[in-house]
Amino acid sequence: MTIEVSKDGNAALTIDGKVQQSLDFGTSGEKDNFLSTDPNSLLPSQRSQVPGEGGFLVADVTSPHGIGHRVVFNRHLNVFQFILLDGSRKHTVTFRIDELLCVQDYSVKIKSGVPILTGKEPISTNTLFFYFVFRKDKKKWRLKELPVRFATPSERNYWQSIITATLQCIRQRPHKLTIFVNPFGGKGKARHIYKTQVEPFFKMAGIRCNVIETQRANHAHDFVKEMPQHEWEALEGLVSVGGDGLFNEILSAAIQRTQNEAGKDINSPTAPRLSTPSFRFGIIGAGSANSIVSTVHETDDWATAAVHIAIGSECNVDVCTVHENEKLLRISANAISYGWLGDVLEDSERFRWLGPIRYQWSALRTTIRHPRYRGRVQFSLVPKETQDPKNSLPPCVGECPICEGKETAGGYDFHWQADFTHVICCVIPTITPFTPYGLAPFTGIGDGSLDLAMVPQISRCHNMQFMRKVAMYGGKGLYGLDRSLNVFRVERWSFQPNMNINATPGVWNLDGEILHQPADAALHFRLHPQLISFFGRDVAGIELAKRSVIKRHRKSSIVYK
Ligand SMILES: Nc1ncnc2c1ncn2[C@@H]1O[C@H](COP(=O)(O)OP(=O)(O)OP(=O)(O)O)[C@@H](O)[C@H]1O
Repeated sequence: MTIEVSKDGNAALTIDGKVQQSLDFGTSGEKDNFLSTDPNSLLPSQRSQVPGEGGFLVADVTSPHGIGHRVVFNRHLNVFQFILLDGSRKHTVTFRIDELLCVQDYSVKIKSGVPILTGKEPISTNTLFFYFVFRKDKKKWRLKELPVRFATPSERNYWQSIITATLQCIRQRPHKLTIFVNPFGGKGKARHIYKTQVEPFFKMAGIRCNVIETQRANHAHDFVKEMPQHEWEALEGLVSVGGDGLFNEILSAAIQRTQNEAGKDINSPTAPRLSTPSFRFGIIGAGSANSIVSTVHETDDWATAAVHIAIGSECNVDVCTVHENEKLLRISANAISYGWLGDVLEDSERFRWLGPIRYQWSALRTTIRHPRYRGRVQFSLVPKETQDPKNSLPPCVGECPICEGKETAGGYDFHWQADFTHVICCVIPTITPFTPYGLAPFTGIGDGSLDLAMVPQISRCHNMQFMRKVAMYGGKGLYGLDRSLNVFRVERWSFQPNMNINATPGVWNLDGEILHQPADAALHFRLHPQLISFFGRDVAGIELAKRSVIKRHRKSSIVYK
């Protein structure tokens, strides 16, 4: 089937050379609008990211209310244009193919933008149902239906097959996913969340899902590490339905296996660049903190995360490896902190039975205890950091072996020995229920830098104020209020506790999990810029479409739906 557009603006719809329908494009100016191959004819927000194959599909259709429309599938630009033909005025709405989840010959019930599949939906004879995803508000994404009635069933079927084939060829769209569900994560609702808020999107997008319910801690980790080779090589995406802990298991296993197979030494903190896994990662936030998913999507909304996985959104995320000498200890894609925050996490583990309130309880207990940790932080800046630590860092406290020339700097450019209340490193901005505006002042999701904040020992009261301000204004806001904060953008850093002063070496809070600091060794942290690809949209690139001013004069259920 082809659409032939003649010079005088008329087009004919043909199947196998037989003319099915003649289309009148009116004035040639209108024709140019709808059949343009120039991306500049569209607003930036209407331009598809998917390269087109060329050609047009054009059909005159009706809405469910019998109002005439023309639908144009511009395969040069990979956009759909729905044009209201009401005789007096013509209005158009444009959708990109990237926003199209699927087309179906049956309607699906949609409740609050989330599909509800019963499996008993009746097939329609002439109608094609377009399911577009859209940004409902600043943060949440939802699904909407656009029913279009064609003149004949064969025309409808033809459109459906062409569009479905085009969708299947989009490189970003996953066809098969391996999904881990932690039935005990968060409030224990992960299974229900997956069934009701996530699976319907994947089913509609035609994604085949291998769903594994984790039976124990480290189940997902072992599964990924021991997956048969042919399955590993065919992987398109690993999705965790749980909290940050479950995601970290999957991430660690996948990165380690990728390096093993590529012959890279992940244990060395100075090894050359690591290999990027060939598949993407996704999270449905069904844990208690859901920090990573909240940071990537700015919300832990389940449907939003499911939408981005289903349409194959893609963003690259930085990862940090943690080493003790030449041994890899952990992998982090979120936040690493030592001092007060580490102690709060360790203490809170003893009060799990209290539920989420345990964090406030442990924060109170730790504040009363008022720990201080002497140690030495060493770091190297990323090239884009303009602040010189030598100008802002106070002198080292106590006997510093580097200042005294007894030890070398070990490859780091700067060091500071002090009594700390906090040493916090953010790999990504780190949005949590306690830091809704993000913990990090500068770093992005995949900007190739770690934010390293060093807070020397402060009083109990000052610490409470500090935590309150971080919660109220975020790291960025706090830095705006207090420029004396020791925050630097770094690519590598290390921490060595001073055991002459500290009775115990303290613990790390690594992505919400505890990591013990060895008494006699430094931990080294190394950034791997954009090491993984994530099912998440680069939020900076998306503008909310302005609402149509003519919405008040609603004439069409398609164009103004
Ligand atoms: N079936 C299971 N039984 C016990 N533990 C499990 C099971 N499945 C996974 N786990 C472990 O539970 C830990 C925590 O799970 P998860 O991260 O999903 O939830 P959470 O702790 O409530 O959320 P968050 O990490 O966001 O605070 C994971 O590190 C994982 O190893």
